[in-house]
Amino acid sequence: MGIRLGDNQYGKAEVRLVHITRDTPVHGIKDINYGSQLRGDLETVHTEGDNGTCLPTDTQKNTVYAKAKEWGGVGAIEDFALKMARHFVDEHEYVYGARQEVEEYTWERIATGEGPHDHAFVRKGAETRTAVVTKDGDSEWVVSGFSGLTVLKSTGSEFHGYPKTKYTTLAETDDRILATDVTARWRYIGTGVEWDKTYESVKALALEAFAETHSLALQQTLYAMGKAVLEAHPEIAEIKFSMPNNHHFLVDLSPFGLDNPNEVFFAADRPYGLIEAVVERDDAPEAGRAWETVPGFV
Ligand SMILES: O=c1[nH]c(=O)c2[nH]c(=O)[nH]c2[nH]1
Repeated sequence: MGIRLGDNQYGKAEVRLVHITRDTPVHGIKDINYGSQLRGDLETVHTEGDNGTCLPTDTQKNTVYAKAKEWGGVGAIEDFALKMARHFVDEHEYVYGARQEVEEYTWERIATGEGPHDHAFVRKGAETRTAVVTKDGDSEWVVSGFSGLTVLKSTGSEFHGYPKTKYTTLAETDDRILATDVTARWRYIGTGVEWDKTYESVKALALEAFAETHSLALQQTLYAMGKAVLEAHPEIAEIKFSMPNNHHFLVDLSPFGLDNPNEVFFAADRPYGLIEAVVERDDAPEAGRAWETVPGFV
């Protein structure tokens, strides 16, 4: 009985790359999840552990980041994947074929009073709208909210001045990407509310505050978002936010002789900071049973 190696391919899956075009104050964003799979002269890699023809998956990942810089961005994902496939096959005689897969997450500019924002974006696609109604005898409470409102600022965010301990490695920064998926829930005072209109307004106010706040901490941005909502809506007693800090790490391209002035980022998915707070009116009526069984909040 003979045993042989069948079809095979290998590579790096889910290379999360965010490219910011920042030649002018009006930034552009390209956000992709890239998968590189190569086929080639891989028989003895499998049968003998001879890696002489095994372009490491780590190199494939680095190549994706480096090419995004060298090519001045990602462009159409079809073009990017084609050029990557050709690069891998043309440059390495032991690579015969490539399967390159790209998912693109699309963003649009946050609308503000002065028009579309230069460097603040919201992920395309609807957030999930939520409502929890509680009734106890004659008392009624309505808590509305949303989750999955994903936003990003490509500049206008700093983080420094925090205490340092012997375990601190985080570098202070005066220019970073700030990104989060906003979950919010707010408690109404009373029930005579134009629900749809108010929902849209709360969302717009939160988005505009995210865009317009020059952020020194995600906590500060959260507070500004809540304050904007409460100032415009006296019928809302309090608003609670849960906001992950979706870290974007600058990719070190210096080993490849490339600079990276805040253009090419690795979008990490975990671990992430998690920032949660309530912004409330100091004269708000008691919450009663409004928050009972509403999960996951401070
Ligand atoms: O906006 C931030 N708030 C934090 O509390 C924090 N902690 C951290 O490591 N990075 C950040 N960023």
